[in-house]
Amino acid sequence: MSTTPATHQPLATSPEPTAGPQLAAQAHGLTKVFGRDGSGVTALDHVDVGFAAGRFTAIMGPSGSGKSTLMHCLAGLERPTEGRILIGGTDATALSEKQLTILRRERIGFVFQSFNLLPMLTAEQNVLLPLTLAGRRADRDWFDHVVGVLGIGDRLSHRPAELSGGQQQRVATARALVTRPDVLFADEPTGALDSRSSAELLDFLRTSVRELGQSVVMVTHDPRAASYADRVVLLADGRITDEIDAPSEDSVLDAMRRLGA
Ligand SMILES: Nc1ncnc2c1ncn2[C@@H]1O[C@H](COP(=O)(O)OP(=O)(O)OP(=O)(O)O)[C@@H](O)[C@H]1O
Repeated sequence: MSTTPATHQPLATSPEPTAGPQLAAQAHGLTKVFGRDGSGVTALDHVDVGFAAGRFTAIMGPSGSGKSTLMHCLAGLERPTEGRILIGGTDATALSEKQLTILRRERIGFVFQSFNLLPMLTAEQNVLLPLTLAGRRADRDWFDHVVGVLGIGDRLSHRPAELSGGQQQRVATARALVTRPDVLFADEPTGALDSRSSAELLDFLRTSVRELGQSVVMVTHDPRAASYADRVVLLADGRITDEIDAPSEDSVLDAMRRLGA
């Protein structure tokens, strides 16, 4: 993780008016340069983007366009070089490392391509881990609901090695949702799954938005995965170049072709 100090303005002195729908996450003038002395790679170049609460947004773009960097900055895993990130109404770029850790733990959920489950813990212990670490009790009704919708109720006593890839990813998704985060970030969550497990996970993500009011932001290379989203944001060379509302697989493919991807 980068420890580069962020250039930021405290939210208290510069609130950004946000008209329209409530936003779960926003980037303002977000720039990320890797390396030093101006000779580094500009992964993000003054990106302004908002992700509506209660919506499912996909981020797409050619390899190296900055998708993962955008998601890592939004999720507080990477400090921006310049610009601001807001999670709900909180300016994440104005927080200390300790405050950022608490924000990540309590208000942000992550799902990665590699499931990142702890092998010695059961599925249930993995799901409850963020609450255990925070010293918080589980809301049993919510836990049962998430586990039920994800269809892992009969796998809770198993360890990750005893689960299929699809089941492991559903455990990782339940872990990301158990804290009821303001926003769930998913970086290529179906990258390691077969097509059936992918469809099941994407269905669940869409259900969690429609029925649980969750806000989801997902990076994907796959136009079919992106077609599950309400909106697709396209990146090229570290800039937002296009977006599609109510995407279909074909409209996403066309947009990707226009980008030369
Ligand atoms: N830690 C790093 N150090 C140096 N350069 C980096 C680092 N992380 C990313 N980059 C560079 O930043 C640019 C954007 O990378 P990023 O991983 O965000 O792209 P991406 O769109 O997610 O790519 P992919 O689809 O291939 O995963 C690339 O040129 C990449 O090489």
